[in-house]
Amino acid sequence: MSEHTARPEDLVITAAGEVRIRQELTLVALGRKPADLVLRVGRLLDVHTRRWLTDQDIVIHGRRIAWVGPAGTFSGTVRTRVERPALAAVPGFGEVHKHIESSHLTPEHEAAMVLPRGNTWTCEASHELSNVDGGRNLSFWLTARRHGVPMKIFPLPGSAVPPTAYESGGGYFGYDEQRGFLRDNLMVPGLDEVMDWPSVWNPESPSYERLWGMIEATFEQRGVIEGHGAGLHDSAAINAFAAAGLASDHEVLTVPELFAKLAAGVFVEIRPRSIPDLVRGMLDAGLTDFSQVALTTDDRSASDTLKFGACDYNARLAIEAGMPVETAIQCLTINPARHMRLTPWVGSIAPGRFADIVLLSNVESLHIDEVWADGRCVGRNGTYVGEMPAIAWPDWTRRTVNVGRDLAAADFAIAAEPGRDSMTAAILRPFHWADDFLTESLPVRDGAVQRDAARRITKFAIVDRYSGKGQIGRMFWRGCGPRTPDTAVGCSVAHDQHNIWVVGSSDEAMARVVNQIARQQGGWALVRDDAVLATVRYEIGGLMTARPAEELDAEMQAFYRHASTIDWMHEPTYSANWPEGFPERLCFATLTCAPWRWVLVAPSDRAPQGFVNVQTGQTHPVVW
Ligand SMILES: Nc1ncnc2[nH]cnc12
Ligand SMILES: [Mn+2]
Repeated sequence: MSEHTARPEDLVITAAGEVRIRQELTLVALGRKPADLVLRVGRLLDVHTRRWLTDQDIVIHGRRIAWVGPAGTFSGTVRTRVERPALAAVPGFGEVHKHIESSHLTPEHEAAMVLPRGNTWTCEASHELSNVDGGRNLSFWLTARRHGVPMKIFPLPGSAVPPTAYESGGGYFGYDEQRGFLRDNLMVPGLDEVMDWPSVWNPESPSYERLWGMIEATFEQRGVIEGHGAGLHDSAAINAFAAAGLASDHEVLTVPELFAKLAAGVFVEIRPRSIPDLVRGMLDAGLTDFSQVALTTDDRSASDTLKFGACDYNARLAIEAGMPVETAIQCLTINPARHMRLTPWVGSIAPGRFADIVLLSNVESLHIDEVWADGRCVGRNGTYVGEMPAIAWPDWTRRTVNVGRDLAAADFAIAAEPGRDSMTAAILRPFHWADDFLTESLPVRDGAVQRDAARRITKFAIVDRYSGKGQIGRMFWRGCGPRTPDTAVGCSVAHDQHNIWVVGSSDEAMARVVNQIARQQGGWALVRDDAVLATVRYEIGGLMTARPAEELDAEMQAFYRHASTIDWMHEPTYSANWPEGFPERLCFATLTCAPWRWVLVAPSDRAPQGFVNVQTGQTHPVVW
């Protein structure tokens, strides 16, 4: 039996387990018990003092570090010696805010993808799966760890469950749920991003009580309250955001906003799109204390991770923008660990912590030779060499798409008033972050309001995949979707409620897309000429697949090739991240958090046609 299997309690952290493990580590550090292994490194970055220490021994026992110090000065005995004199050791990199669901891989395959890239721990922002199955969310995120996967996942239950009071699905979190999550599990650091800003400030908001109930439960159990401050740039909003107790923001876009939020005591988590500008801005402003700054991913597909990297890519972007490599490493290790109050376990190469170590042959270029996690080498030159348990994901994870019936073209028709030859239609554009209310006059034919490709107007729908009633919110959108006739694309990743979204040039094609996604229990479907052209399977939760990253990537690349044969409509919008071509980003165009206003959701009591302004609660017909 390996020394690791002898200590199963050191997988999911518990207080009692900590006591047993640390009592033993204490004796090992004193040389009173033999250690498993010593890893000798050429130099080691002490992220607490930002100093390089030369020729160091890291004494490892089980999955933890027992002792660190100058090579050859440990008083105890070790069973195994490993020498890496040419390599520099830095702590395992951490993600302070990542939706692993956005890799679309189950946790064991996420771990195999990101561990060789230095990422040994992740704070999982889990409102995604929580909105599919809130009650089983936590057990899902701890399953891979319980099977011995060496990556630490710290799940943060989502505040956005449901994202707004106009939506509903597989999860509903309030005070009681959050209190239970924090009470029952030391791996839960706090509350995932508070995003429904009107429900934070406005006592009249229907979600006000639920949201503040989660905040109260988090305060009660000393958890961290993560924020999401998109669109909150003015002084009043920033002060109100901080006053509410929202402790971080990962949506910062400009340097003035960054300094205002830092000064308000907000921990700033910078995402790749913003790293170049914000890092240069901080350096130009002469910032010297980066302790309230982290680099993080938020969302990145498996394909993009394989192409660019994991959090190592984030660090390289910061280094290219001028950030000293030691500071970039602190922004991936001790800074996020301290913010999340996880420093006893991760964030530094120090006694008591998990033995998570990234070994670099070139520090400036962050060239990763080896990655150690839980006290053993799991990554070598970019390849995962750790354990890959076969996890039989439970049936419930494979049965989360419940439309309740096969849809037909008629389900997507938007009826006109009798006798009308045209109707006024409300129009949405992807990422439409403004108060203006767009309308267009559209022709009527056969009793139904029609699209108009000449004006880039097509039909967009959200299909309820939870209740079994197959409720459909449908309306006209502009500047997205296929111009190619009889074509539609859709996906069961529709942030953050994760119903099915579908956009198409014909009602028949839209119905076929949804029926295909239901048949495969989640993922992408592309239909042209009423035939399924391509699919990608996300069979777990309708968000992820239990396959290796490379296999998913191959399927996604084939999908992209088919999608490239379609004529996609496009017009620039409020998001800088809205490129021409295949509209993959429509998975995020269904968000209902700050800074959205008018949105389309699946019909609910509070939004009968699904068309609602989430800032005011106002609803409106889609045609009139
Ligand atoms: N970037 C984002 N903004 C809001 N909600 C999200 N859910 C996942 N990623 C998100
Ligand atoms: Mn997020």
